[in-house]
Amino acid sequence: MEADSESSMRGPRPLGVVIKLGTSSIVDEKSHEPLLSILTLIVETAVKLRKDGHRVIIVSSGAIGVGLRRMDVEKRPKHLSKLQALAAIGQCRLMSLWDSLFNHLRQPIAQILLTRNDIADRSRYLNAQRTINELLDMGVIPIVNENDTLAVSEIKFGDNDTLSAVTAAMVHADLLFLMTDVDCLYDKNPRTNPDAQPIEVVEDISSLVADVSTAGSSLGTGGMSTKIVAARLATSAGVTTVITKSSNPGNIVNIVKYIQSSRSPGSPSKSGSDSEEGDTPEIMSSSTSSLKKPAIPLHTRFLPSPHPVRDRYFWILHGLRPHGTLFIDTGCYKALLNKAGLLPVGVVDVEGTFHQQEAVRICVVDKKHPGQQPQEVGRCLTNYSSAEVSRIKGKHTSEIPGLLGYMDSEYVAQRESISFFSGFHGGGVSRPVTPVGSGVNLAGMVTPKRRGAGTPAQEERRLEAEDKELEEEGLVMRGKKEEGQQVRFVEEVKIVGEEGK
Ligand SMILES: Nc1ncnc2c1ncn2[C@@H]1O[C@H](COP(=O)(O)OP(=O)(O)O)[C@@H](O)[C@H]1O
Ligand SMILES: N[C@@H](CCC(=O)OP(=O)(O)O)C(=O)O
Repeated sequence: MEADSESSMRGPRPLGVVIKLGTSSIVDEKSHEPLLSILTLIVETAVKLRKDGHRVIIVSSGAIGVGLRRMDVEKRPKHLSKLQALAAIGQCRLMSLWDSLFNHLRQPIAQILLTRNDIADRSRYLNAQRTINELLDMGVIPIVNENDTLAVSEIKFGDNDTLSAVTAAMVHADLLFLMTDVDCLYDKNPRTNPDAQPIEVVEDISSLVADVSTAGSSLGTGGMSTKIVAARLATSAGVTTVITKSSNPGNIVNIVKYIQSSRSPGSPSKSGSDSEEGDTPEIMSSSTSSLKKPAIPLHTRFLPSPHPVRDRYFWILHGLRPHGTLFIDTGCYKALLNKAGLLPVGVVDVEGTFHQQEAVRICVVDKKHPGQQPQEVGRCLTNYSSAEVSRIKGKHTSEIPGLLGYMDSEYVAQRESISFFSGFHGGGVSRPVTPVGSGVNLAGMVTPKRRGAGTPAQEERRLEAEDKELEEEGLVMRGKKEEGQQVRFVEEVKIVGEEGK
């Protein structure tokens, strides 16, 4: 998400900003009438950000809500086909509403409708990325929603919070605003708990404790829990994520300015890096701290991971549904952390049925502690099917031709096709590994179509070349973080109320 170069000459670096509006911000919960004042203010805000040189994407829910009003349906139906029909009716009205409002300010917009399938297929993912970046280059504001009419449950994002996080990660945005009907994340639902305390800065999402178990508005699908999942996903990709109230969109401009000023050289910051903007004199930065004197509007800000996972590595972790599990020993794990590919000799066991180039979980088995549960540390794309891995597991590479009658690759997975959760890496991994708990991945996402042509290695090279091309074309906001980074281990997020689900 490359910001306007002209403006970057003038002042602080412009930012890539994704604004997600939930149904509760777009239509009235009871009457389903569009909340015109909020929409107008959002339009003014987005145009203001554009004029300041920022690149703006809106992720807009509301198709079903607008469809309800259009057809005078009182309650959100439960049947999928009815919801899909209402979404089809509502989406075009929603877009015409956005278009007419933006048109008053001569701001062109574009509609992008996505399903998980589009993300799971690597070339479609890259095409979506290219198109969105092209639109941003043209000064257009893309308006993204889930393609509800086509998306059946297994290819559904299900909530636009997740969709907005994936979109923000895809385009390397700096900021994701999750606009909703509450000021910020509280330690419990403020609708039912008047004593709920605001949580203003979340430095480390793994230490966040908040009760998000209660549902939100009657039209919204996600509630607060999907916003936390979205924040976890986006921050793992280096995107600062903000939860704030949609009825005062002017907050967005103030928060962007605040973050921009704390990122600019010379501004107070903990480490001098551009991703640590929480430790300024005005703000007490801890997982659950409150502002004494708020210098900026009330909001919750989730700080980005210092070791972001982007591009192909993000896609391997969060774009694909795993089809099985490879259990590896600790020696193999150490080798992977030292940049090695996954050799069959390190595989202890295999579970599930998968084909070549499908995504699988990587779980480490500690043979010294047989009682210990294997731990999922990452995901990879395999060069061999589950049946093939079953035959070559624990064996030396030289034995592969004898066991299979052929050898497509000496590796079960190439190093470039392995991406780690909860990261640590041994300093040699070419790109940082992810510090994301396993609960964050987009469960239910479908795998890409298997490519008939080319060996895994050829396919690998083709995809890498595509990524490189994108970067060279300047279609992404920032370069990848490179070698030699330390990645610390991050535990599973504890969200009160999610246990046992
Ligand atoms: N810990 C919490 N902090 C803030 N809001 C919460 C919390 N737990 C539940 N909620 C509910 O989440 C709602 C926002 O979610 P939702 O209605 O799905 O919004 P949207 O339609 O904007 O996505 C709030 O109105 C609030 O009632
Ligand atoms: N895609 C759906 C919205 C789904 C959704 O996530 O809604 P919300 O929880 O209100 O952000 C629609 O346009 O109605």
